Amino acid sequence: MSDLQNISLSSSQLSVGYKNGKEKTIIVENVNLSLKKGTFTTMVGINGSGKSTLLRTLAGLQNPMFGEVLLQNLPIETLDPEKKAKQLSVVLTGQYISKNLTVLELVALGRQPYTNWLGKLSEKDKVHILNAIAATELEAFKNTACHALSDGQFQRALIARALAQNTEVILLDEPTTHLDLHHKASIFSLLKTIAHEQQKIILSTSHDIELVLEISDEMLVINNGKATQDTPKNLIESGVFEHLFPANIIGFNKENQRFFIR
Ligand SMILES: Nc1ncnc2c1ncn2[C@@H]1O[C@H](COP(=O)(O)OP(=O)(O)OP(=O)(O)O)[C@@H](O)[C@H]1O
Repeated sequence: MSDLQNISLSSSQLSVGYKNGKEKTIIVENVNLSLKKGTFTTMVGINGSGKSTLLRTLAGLQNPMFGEVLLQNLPIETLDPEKKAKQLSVVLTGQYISKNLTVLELVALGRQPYTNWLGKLSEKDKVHILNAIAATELEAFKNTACHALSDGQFQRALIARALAQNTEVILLDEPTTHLDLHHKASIFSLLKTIAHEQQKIILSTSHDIELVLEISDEMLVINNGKATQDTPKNLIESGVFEHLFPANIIGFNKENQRFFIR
């Protein structure tokens, strides 16, 4: 398979931002990225650098200020919602979800794009739901209400819902907020395993740069309105992390891949 066929989500001269009346504000400009199958990519950048805005634009949830997002080589806004929901799923923090649902019920929502208008689950839907619950190691919590889950278990349930949706692309906005180091690492390892084993394209934003440097196949670094995509190794060598934070306050040690306070 050629590299081009292997790319399912890409952007061309993409600028993202927001509109206030007629006034456009661009936060990240000229993003030319390509996310490949079987690859776990993370997006990092300082607070307010535009990670969520870029992720939402890549998901087709908000319009580009300029340029375009292509899903399977088609402009994302031209896909009908039902078709798009079978190709791309999004896990957003702060999205309203009734926590009275059980894990099973929440994960079953991932099958909505496939069920008939009565919402009746087929045997195939049930297989996808149970597989997603198994992949996220939530079998023991299948019948537990979401309000009784820990933050880490609930994040896993949201990931399971996206897995049940059975899309090639999964985009996640800060899926490890409020989790401790062990649970952060376990969520990122899980996402990487899923990307590799199920040949999915997974992109997740994160504030844990040191951790995702160790785990990601590729990274997207947002800095001063520009996005750079490469492997962690190449990005470290390029010196991009030395300039991410004010250099007089925070430095980056290339040897041990750690930030330090001056
Ligand atoms: N609709 C909007 N109206 C006004 N400002 C906006 C809007 N959307 C985004 N912004 C601003 O754009 C900038 C980027 O926001 P965004 O949430 O994308 O950054 P982020 O990198 O995800 O931040 P964080 O790491 O803090 O979550 C911020 O300064 C934010 O206040």
